[in-house]
Amino acid sequence: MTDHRTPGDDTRDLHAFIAGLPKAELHVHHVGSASPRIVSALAARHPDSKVPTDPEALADYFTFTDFAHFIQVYLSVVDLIRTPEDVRLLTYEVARDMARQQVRYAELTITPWSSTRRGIDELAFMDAIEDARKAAEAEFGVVLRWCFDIPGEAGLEAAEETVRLATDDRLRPEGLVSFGLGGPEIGVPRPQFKPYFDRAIAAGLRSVPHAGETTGPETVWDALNDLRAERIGHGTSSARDPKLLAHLAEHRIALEVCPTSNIATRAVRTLDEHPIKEFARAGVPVTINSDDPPMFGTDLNNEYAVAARLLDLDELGLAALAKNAVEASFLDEAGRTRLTAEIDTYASTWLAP
Ligand SMILES: O=C(O)c1cccc(C(=O)CC[C@H]2O[C@@H](n3cnc4c(=O)[nH]cnc43)[C@H](O)[C@@H]2O)c1
Ligand SMILES: [Zn+2]
Repeated sequence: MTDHRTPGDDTRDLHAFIAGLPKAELHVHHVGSASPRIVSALAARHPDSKVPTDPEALADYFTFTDFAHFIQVYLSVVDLIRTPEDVRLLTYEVARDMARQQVRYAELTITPWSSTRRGIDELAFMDAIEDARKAAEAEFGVVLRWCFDIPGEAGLEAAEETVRLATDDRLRPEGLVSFGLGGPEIGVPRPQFKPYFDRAIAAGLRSVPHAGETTGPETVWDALNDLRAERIGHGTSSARDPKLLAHLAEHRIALEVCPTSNIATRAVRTLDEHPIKEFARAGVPVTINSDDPPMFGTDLNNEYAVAARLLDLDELGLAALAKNAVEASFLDEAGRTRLTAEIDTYASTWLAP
């Protein structure tokens, strides 16, 4: 193998390394993963939609003034998904895009309530995601698992419906592994969702709420204490609380860090001000994720490149980051061992003289 470490070539080399690195993604939203290609396909099915299909106009449309604006635009894309066939197409095509980035495993956050309240039959919805999951694994080699999240701002009725969809034996899809909480945090206290998380956890689901994305570290404490979070979506404001950082590090509670998302929604001002360095310095397990990649003009490979710059990582550092995601995933033990070994083999082959 050639020496990829030619002086002056470092950045290009790292990008090539990242492009081929086998990866797991733990924080990525279903509808938020609809690329311009997928949006166009859905819009062609529903020409009355107000979502632009031309990539340039779409880039403009996906420029957000704040988090509330982001959610408003997000819901206009949700409105494009109207039939079980739309659900299947979205899921299958998202997996195709993941495979192109060497994503081997992804936990995709789905908000089933948003689809069932728009009239999609609940059983047909579950069949559509499961059918796409099986096809994605067979055809693209991407293993998908689901996290069903409560859209917090929609209140307790949506929470009740989400936990029902996640725990009813006649509906619960085979690929479902976790239970989450998304949407705006301001004015949506986490503790009110405790009974719903208790039920989901009792049914064997893992707890992965968003917290500390747009509110302070107290929200992360609430997610840990009331919702029994095993990982935290974003957790950005944890950096403001040294005791919290120590707790996350001690209990190996991973943060699902999504750097570009935090800039796009204006949760963080600039990438250089992103607290990822503080997380790493405190020993908190950091995982790298893309959240809603096309909406934020990014993809998982770019997020790894951003992390490499912010954390000053070389190839082995990047491989360690990829392994953090595997370790923090809800993949079974055999799958974790296999994917970790694949990452190690890839890195050692790349670095071999
Ligand atoms: O579907 C509806 O009609 C509806 C009505 C009221 C409120 C909501 C929501 O709050 C939906 C939020 C939606 O946003 C997703 N999402 C995507 N990225 C993020 C993120 O970075 N932080 C929080 N939420 C995010 C989330 O999964 C929900 O689907 C919906
Ligand atoms: Zn998210």
